[in-house]
Amino acid sequence: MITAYTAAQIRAAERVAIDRDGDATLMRRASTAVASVVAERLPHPLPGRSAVLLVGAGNNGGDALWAGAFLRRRGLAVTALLLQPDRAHPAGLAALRRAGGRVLALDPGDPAPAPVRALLTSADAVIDGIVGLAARPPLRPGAAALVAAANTSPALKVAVDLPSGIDPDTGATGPADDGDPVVFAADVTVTFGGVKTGLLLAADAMVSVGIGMEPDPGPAPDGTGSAERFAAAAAAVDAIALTDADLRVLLPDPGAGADKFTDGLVGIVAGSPGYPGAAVLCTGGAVRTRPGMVRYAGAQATAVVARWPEVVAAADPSVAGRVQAWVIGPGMGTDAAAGELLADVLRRDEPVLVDADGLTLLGEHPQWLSERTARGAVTLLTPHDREFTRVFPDLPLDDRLTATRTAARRSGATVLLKGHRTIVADPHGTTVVNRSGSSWLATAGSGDVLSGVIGSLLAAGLPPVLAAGAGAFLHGRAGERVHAAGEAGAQALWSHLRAARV
Ligand SMILES: NC(=O)C1=CN([C@@H]2O[C@H](COP(=O)(O)OP(=O)(O)OC[C@H]3O[C@@H](n4cnc5c(N)ncnc54)[C@H](OP(=O)(O)O)[C@@H]3O)[C@@H](O)[C@H]2O)[C@@H](O)CC1
Ligand SMILES: Nc1ncnc2c1ncn2[C@@H]1O[C@H](COP(=O)(O)OP(=O)(O)O)[C@@H](O)[C@H]1O
Ligand SMILES: [K+]
Repeated sequence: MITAYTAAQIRAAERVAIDRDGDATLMRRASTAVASVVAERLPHPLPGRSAVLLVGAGNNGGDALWAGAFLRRRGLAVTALLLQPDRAHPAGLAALRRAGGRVLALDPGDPAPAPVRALLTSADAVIDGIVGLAARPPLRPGAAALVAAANTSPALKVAVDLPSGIDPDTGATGPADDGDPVVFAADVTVTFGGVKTGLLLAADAMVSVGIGMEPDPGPAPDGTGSAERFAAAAAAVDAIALTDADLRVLLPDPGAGADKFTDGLVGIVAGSPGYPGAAVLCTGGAVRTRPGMVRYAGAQATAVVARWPEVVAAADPSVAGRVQAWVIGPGMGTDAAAGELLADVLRRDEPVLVDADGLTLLGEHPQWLSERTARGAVTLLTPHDREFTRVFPDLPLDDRLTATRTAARRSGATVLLKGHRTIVADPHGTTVVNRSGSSWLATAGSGDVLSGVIGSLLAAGLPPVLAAGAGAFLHGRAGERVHAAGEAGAQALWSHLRAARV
């Protein structure tokens, strides 16, 4: 499990560490780590290579200056570009100068003239120390112009603590109506004192370095497969991201005494004459996620059983037999009959995952959800952006994390917002960010497979936030394998779901 923290949580740990060790010690540890990452990733020998530092007025700039001093001692030519020359970190600046680094004061009105752009283009490494923990997006115009110029450089791009331009708490990059937000395009981010939640969303490669100011990670999951312990560990921090090892803990193989009923059955209500494929795709997601048994209840029973003969099919939920969780919505249509079906399933006590057309209907009938919440029934919503907006029209998506958390808190449902980084939040604020996946998942029907996967895990009794998080992780890993195998299309996911559990 990767645990992540708010800026305030990191700051609290930082205060304790500064009192104990002094801020110069912490900065030395942080900047040594940045220099090491740069040195490891550049082609050797290092003498003759060059690094450019983007330096803001805070301690983030101080880290970059000290890292530059260390790199200079290893033979690199180092140039610091100062956005606010009179406020650059004095000790860091002195250290760089002592080491023989070059310093350029930028013109605030035109921070990236042709010579600066040429320097950036020819550098082997660019180190972003413009802003870190203290900043909120969007970047101010001078910083944005410098970052935009740096982003065009082919150099190795290393962000200090955070890529400048993202919100540490949410990964947001600024209001949507502000035009294209500028963010440092880091190849790798070296972060200190714990991963910030915004990084889970907005940074790809990360190196998290302990510098003696780590927040308390809370109770660790004990590796016994207890989902409750796992959920408690997730609830104790601001957000988590799951790993392959977590999946092994959360989705154990069936025990020797298992039978097809042991771990819960999922019932699937999906598909319609207009969208028969959604039923087959969704059911396939469930069949390939766990052994046991899958029930299908809907208009496409013939098509489903033709592709999945192991599925027990019925014409509708009232005659389907017992299940431990329902999935309803993919391709079911939005007419009156579909609405009645949804209302009927939502009246049941088992956990219900609502997806796709089911969400569109829910947007028109919000009371169906509030009635479930009021009587304590578990609901999981899995919208993409447009579906999210139908159900929660007043929640802007320029900050996806806050939107998802607000939706969950307000509705009493667990909400999974799909995207490049899928976010799951439950009504109590426990948050899982999914970091597996491939843009090859952006294909019609891949969400139908996802709801089948998650429904299967919900029926197995995982808490909704972990069923959704583990399902998104597994689906993402399967998507990566589809891509690596040179395959395409949503049904290609089926054959990779089993092997995606490594
Ligand atoms: N304390 C320690 O011992 C340790 C700290 N560490 C390091 O310190 C970092 C935190 O440093 P920090 O608190 O100095 O703030 P930081 O992130 O550099 O930003 C402040 C500057 O940003 C500016 N600015 C703000 N918003 C902006 C915007 N939108 N667009 C553009 N600029 C904007 C703001 O300008 P101002 O408002 O003052 O005019 C000010 O100049 C942390 O991330 C880690 O790297 C580590 O070394 C470990 C030990
Ligand atoms: N650019 C992307 N990178 C990674 N995953 C993506 C990307 N775009 C979409 N996905 C994933 O693909 C799936 C698409 O689901 P959805 O939009 O519901 O598709 P459909 O309705 O066609 O089934 C989701 O799991 C989503 O997270
Ligand atoms: K930075």
